[in-house]
Amino acid sequence: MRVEVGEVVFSRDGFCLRANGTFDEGVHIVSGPVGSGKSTLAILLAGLITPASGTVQRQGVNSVLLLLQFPEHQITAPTVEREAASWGLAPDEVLALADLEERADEDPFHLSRGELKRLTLACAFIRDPDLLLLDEPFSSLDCERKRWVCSMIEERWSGITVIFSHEQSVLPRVDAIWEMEDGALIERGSVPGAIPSWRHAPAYLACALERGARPENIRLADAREALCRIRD
Ligand SMILES: Nc1ncnc2c1ncn2[C@@H]1O[C@H](COP(=O)(O)OP(=O)(O)OP(=O)(O)O)[C@@H](O)[C@H]1O
Repeated sequence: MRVEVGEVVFSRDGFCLRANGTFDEGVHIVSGPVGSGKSTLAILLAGLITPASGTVQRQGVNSVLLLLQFPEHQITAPTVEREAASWGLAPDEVLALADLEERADEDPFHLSRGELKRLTLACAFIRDPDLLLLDEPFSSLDCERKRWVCSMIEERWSGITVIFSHEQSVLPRVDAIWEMEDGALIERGSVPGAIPSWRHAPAYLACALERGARPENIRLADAREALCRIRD
């Protein structure tokens, strides 16, 4: 299973995205500053827009799901319960995972954005598609829920997960790092080898690297453990 991006060029209103590379099975993070093109790349990988040139080819991928940055853009039903059902899922299972059992009959737009995010994330994780594209999955969530998202990502046993995010505090274990810089997709490579070249790495990782530590992954716990190892 893989997604091959071949010399893609996509232009819109003065913004130009260029991307090339292969997303293999595993967890990928695409980081980069606000406006660098992460959401545009997510939409391209989902096949919702077509590049001016180049190709996005999915091999062995039978199901694709793009979770949008703003959860309210993904809501189509008049109640929380019916929204879960509209994803083809058992509402009880979704509401339990999202911790929203008491809100089943409410208008989804009466939920806070964080609660709405939990709802769409729960739907996405239960659907468990081959290709899961998560656009800013940590936004609007508190630290406890960000950790929940990390554990759900890490618990996916197969498939391709691509996280598009500028999150700098709570991150999951990943297999590969990519960066968007002014519309250009840059492949940093596999973890842990790619960590030292990660330009937009969280401060805790940069700090660990400066002290000579070599974290095995990108989580805060990995940076701490690497620092402990050099103190031994
Ligand atoms: N629908 C649109 N029409 C015109 N320009 C757009 C549209 N959506 C995004 N852009 C522009 O395309 C560029 C890339 O935007 P994109 O949303 O992909 O960046 P991003 O890295 O995801 O940003 P953020 O971190 O804020 O979500 C930006 O300059 C943005 O202003």
